[in-house]
Amino acid sequence: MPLRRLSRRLRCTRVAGCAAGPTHNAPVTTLLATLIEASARAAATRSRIAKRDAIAGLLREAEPAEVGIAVAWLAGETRQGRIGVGYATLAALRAAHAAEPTLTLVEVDAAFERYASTAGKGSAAERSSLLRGLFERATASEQDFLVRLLVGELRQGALEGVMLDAIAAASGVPLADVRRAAMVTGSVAEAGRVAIAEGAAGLARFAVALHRPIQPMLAQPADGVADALERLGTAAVEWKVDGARVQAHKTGSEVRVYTRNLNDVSESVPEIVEALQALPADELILDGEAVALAAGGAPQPFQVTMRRFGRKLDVARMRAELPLAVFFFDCLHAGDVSLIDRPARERFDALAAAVPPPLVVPRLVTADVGAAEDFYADALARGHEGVMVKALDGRYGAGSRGAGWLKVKRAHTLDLVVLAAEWGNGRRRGWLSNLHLGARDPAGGWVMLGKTFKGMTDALIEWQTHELLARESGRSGHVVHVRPELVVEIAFNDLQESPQYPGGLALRFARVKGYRPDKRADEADTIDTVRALHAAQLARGS
Ligand SMILES: Nc1ncnc2c1ncn2[C@@H]1O[C@H](COP(=O)(O)OP(=O)(O)OP(=O)(O)O)[C@@H](O)[C@H]1O
Repeated sequence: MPLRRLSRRLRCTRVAGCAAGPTHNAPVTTLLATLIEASARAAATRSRIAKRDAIAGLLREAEPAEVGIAVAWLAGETRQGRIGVGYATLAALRAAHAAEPTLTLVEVDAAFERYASTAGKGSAAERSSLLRGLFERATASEQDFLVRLLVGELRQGALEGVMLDAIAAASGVPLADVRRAAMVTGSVAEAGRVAIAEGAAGLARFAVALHRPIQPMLAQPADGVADALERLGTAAVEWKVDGARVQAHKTGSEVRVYTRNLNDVSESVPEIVEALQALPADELILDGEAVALAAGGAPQPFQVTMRRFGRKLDVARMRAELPLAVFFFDCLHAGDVSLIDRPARERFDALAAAVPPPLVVPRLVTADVGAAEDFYADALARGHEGVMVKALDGRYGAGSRGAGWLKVKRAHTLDLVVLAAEWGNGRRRGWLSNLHLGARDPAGGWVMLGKTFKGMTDALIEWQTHELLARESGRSGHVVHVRPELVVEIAFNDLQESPQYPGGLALRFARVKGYRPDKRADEADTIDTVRALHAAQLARGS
């Protein structure tokens, strides 16, 4: 019997059971097996429409209470965040399995919830019996799915676009409304739940709101200033400051500052809070970059700036040692007006009206390549990473890598994910050293691009050994495979064609610039970006 029909049948049985007894008071019965089947159908096709339809079919079938669970799992995440159960523990649970699928989404989610909230003395036994109970009731393919979900192997931010389409299709709500809700709540699962349960009227409550951070807009790479201006015409050219993204919300003297991942770091950055409190504007949402400056005013390296973030103790001492400067470059809300749908030039005007020049990033509006090149050279000479070139008529594409923001940097760098690491030799014996690096495949999974053990200090090697071992998912010979979670910034000279690597491309002279604790793996650079860089390299004849 097809699983979908089985799921309907179970639902009826449960509803009947519901009337008979007090134990089931909600008919929430989509089977885990149904979700696995839909997920497999979505993965098996390259057609975006077929992917959307596979997911939309499941969401239509699901009860409102199940939609948030289904969306989260299809994106490879649990609703409880990282549950922290190791691969070895899970592998040991796979001895016995059920013959028939009976597990429902709600039951499994409830088990995760209990697991995540069981802590403290004696919790280990309780946790392991919870998992054992769950695994004994799962079929072999369900066990396989659960393991991959729990160790993070299914995580695929790339599905987000398809998921939004599927939610729109399943709920009949316009795609733009679903996207807006996902961006404002920072959660596609939450947008899906509300769209399906309450429709467009429910989503209307997700207007941009003060003190509720929204996903920041991100940039695409350009192959130089000339390339960027050719693509955008007259554009704003700004310093690309290599610090930490900050989104500041102000209502009167109440100021909160959020990171790129929407964490509230207000306590760690009092100088930014004070600078905004001093402004006369009553309501503001600003987007910018904070950076620690050295005595002469040159920017400190990214890793140094990061020492100020997430720090709750000793803030006063750190502030004296490593004062932060902030450069705002966008204004998303001013007075009672939301500006995210307004063209960039209007947002720049609102920024200039609300914030004094020292707090605004230096910017040149031009179509002239020579003038833009001079501005770029000056930014580099001052120690900045490069420039951002921005379309003047672009909207603020929250949460997306918009074509209206192009970044131009001197060195080629990519943010890649560590897939595995090899035990070192000689001085590095006993430490994990040579990293296997992968780019994100938008269709799911990772494409290995090379290895490197260069550019790392002893302290970094020690740190990464601990972090990687904590993410171990298996071993082969001297290679430790890890869950693809850590993002590392890699500098390299160029890309070469290589039949040895799965994407046909390999990095030349790759070296580690530093880890990117502020980025999740689903924000790492994609293989498409790497291919575009390679194509640009070929076009330059290098
Ligand atoms: N003037 C600016 N306008 C926009 N973003 C800026 C600016 N200066 C610095 N930035 C930073 O650059 C980032 C945009 O580049 P991108 O979207 O590629 O993120 P990223 O991957 O962190 O960039 P990178 O790794 O190249 O620093 C922003 O998130 C922001 O932190």
